[in-house]
Amino acid sequence: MDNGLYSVAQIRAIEGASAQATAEGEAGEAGSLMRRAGRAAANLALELIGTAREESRLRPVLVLAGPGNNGGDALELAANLGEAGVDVVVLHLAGSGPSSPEAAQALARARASSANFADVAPDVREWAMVVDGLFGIGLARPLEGRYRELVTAIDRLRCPVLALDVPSGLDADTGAVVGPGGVAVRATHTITFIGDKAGLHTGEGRDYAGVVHVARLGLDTAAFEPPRARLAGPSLFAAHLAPRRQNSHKGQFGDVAVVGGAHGMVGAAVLAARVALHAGAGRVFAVGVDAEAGPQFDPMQPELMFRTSAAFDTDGRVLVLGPGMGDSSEAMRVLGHGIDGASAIVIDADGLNLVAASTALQERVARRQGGTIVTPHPLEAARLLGTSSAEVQADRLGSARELARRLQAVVVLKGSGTVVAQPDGEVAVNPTGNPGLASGGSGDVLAGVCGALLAQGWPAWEAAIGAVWMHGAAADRLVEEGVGPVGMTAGELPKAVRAVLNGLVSEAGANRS
Ligand SMILES: NC(=O)C1=CN([C@@H]2O[C@H](COP(=O)(O)OP(=O)(O)OC[C@H]3O[C@@H](n4cnc5c(N)ncnc54)[C@H](O)[C@@H]3O)[C@@H](O)[C@H]2O)[C@@H](O)CC1
Ligand SMILES: Nc1ncnc2c1ncn2[C@@H]1O[C@H](COP(=O)(O)OP(=O)(O)O)[C@@H](O)[C@H]1O
Ligand SMILES: [K+]
Repeated sequence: MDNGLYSVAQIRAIEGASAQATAEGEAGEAGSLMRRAGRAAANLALELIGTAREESRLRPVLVLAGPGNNGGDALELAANLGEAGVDVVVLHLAGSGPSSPEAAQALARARASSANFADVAPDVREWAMVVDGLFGIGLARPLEGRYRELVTAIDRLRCPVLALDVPSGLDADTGAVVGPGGVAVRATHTITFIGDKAGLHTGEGRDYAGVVHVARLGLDTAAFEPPRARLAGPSLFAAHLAPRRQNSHKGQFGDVAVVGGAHGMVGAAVLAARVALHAGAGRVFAVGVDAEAGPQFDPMQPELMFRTSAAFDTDGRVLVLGPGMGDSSEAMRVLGHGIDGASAIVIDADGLNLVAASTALQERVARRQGGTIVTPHPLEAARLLGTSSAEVQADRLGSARELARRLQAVVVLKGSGTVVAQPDGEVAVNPTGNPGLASGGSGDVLAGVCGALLAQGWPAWEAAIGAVWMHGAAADRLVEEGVGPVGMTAGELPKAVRAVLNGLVSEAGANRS
């Protein structure tokens, strides 16, 4: 399965090579890429309309065709839908310049079909579907004027919206709406061509793209330079999902010490520690930096061992440094000691803010030998990069890569479509999770899962991807069970994470036997 996320530049290069091969007479699938794109999109549209209620099949489909080749795809789709007997209305917004030969052919085919061309969108309240073929990867500036009005009008409709290649107005590389002050089509489905694109899965992308379908148009992307980004999934960490041997003991599954829990913030460390147990760590310590603060015992999770940092030996233990740690001198001491030590570490929350405030600490992180995962949300990433969270969000992949390069660590840039980046620029974008996670404490839970997987011997890259994927999948599972997204609490995640992890382990075991 190709889980690659291709940049716009890569898609253009693949397109160019394919056009060259066709020109040189190499056999490929019949028809130009645009013909194939239009056909694939029409088939998906028919499928989606077919599954809608019976009466909606009789309603017309509105096709919006823009001035470039994305518009050409839309015109091909219109011709195909017309041939299939669907009532189609086309709104074609031709540009001032000449269109490509393929787009001109598509226009001729659509005009010759039963599709009706209109100058303004007819006042039909109930469309079976709207197809967005205004702009694709050629979008160069924010949508204005007539385009903007159309996008705003589509937003008010209550029917399926199928975007071709990319929802118009969205940047396919970054997942940001092209601005300043831009708008984008909010699609229920996107059919994207040749290869999947990161911008459909991160930042604003998940809200605008809806369900993403990939139509490869008969091209073999394996023949091209592999993409530097992929969609995260269990295949990226399956090698570490080992079923446990009968003859196991707790020493084999590692110690996790969650260091944090300053006065008033003990809950953060307790949440991370609880989930570390549920994600399979052998022994878990909650280590407070404030001798005066916090419990000695967790009545809900009596398996946890409580210690204070001044009297705790961190050697040989995976450290989760930061949940509720504050910025006291003891917090700074234990953080520095952990960074200089040989154990694998996770730096989160207050730990990240302390690192952001000290270039010397950043250099010490970059020099570490043991595995290092840092888990910033966009504001923490902005502090570490010396920029704003808006800048981070404008290019989530670029920001995560830059931070990973500077810190020589695996970076987990959190948020919708979490981005996991390696120092060499390799990236995974996570498709699981939902807004039920947007409440206090869920980041502490993620840090705890990272720690537990590191303690079980997973390398930092796989541990980060696995933790992020399972954390999101746990939240999705809770939503399926009616727990959220509204009102889901971080404390409900540990048992769901355990269920997801055991499901994956037993699947992996079944595949091996
Ligand atoms: N060339 C190919 O081989 C293929 C291209 N395909 C389609 O072609 C698309 C790319 O086509 P194009 O490169 O023509 O790009 P688009 O169709 O996305 O748009 C380009 C046109 O829009 C104008 N434009 C850009 N931003 C604008 C704005 N905000 N307001 C007004 N005008 C604006 C540009 O000046 C240009 O005329 C892909 O997304 C895909 O849908 C597919 O058919 C697959 C194969
Ligand atoms: N809308 C969302 N969709 C998917 N995941 C989300 C969403 N909002 C938050 N999350 C996830 O929830 C966690 C929140 O972490 P963080 O912002 O550090 O919260 P906290 O400070 O409460 O621990 C991260 O893993 C983040 O990716
Ligand atoms: K589009």
